[in-house]
Amino acid sequence: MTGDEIFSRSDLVFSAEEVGAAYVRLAREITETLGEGNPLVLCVMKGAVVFAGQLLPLLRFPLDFDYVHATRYRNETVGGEIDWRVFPDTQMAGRQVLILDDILDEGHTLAAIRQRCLDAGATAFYSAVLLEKLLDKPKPVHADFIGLQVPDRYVFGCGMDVNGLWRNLPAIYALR
Ligand SMILES: O=P(O)(O)OC[C@H]1O[C@H](OP(=O)(O)OP(=O)(O)O)[C@H](O)[C@@H]1O
Ligand code: HPA
Repeated sequence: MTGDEIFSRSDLVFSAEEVGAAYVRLAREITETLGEGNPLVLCVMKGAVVFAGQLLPLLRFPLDFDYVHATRYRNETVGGEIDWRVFPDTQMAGRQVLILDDILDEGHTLAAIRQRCLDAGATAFYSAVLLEKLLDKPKPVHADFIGLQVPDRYVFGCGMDVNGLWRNLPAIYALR
């Protein structure tokens, strides 16, 4: 299927305005919890690039920024083993770490990143996700800050891809 065919067979789940309001609320909640802590903020590439780019300018407190590159879905719609591409060499010992990810789906990616950050000496681990997918099975990890909740459908836009495409859409769509 071409990108246009995929798009024409999808449903709008959250408009750009609804996503924008979620960024503002998340920034307020994160500031209340971490605003005094000089945290290390890590973007999970590639999917969280849009989320991080929109959220960071709304955080008006000092922070360090770096990124993790881990992928488990590659360009598929079903996850597999985690492929670690980059893990930051920024000092984590004694730091509060905040992970930014686009979606918490089955939770394996976030759980593995959490463990690696704690192993690297982070004193506290927080996570913010733009989306949490509602599944009828338990997850190995929870997110501290959640933008929006989506049903159990494959979603894309706002950084999330479908077959490698459409990360650039400003709203969130789901495959029909
Ligand atoms: O909760 P899980 O089931 O582990 O899935 C969530 C992860 O999957 C996606 O990454 P993906 O592997 O698609 O890589 P990408 O960010 O490069 O698209 C997403 O960005 C999360 O990191
Ligand atoms: O529903 C999804 N969409 C895009 N990327 C994802 N990674 C995990 N779940 C998803």
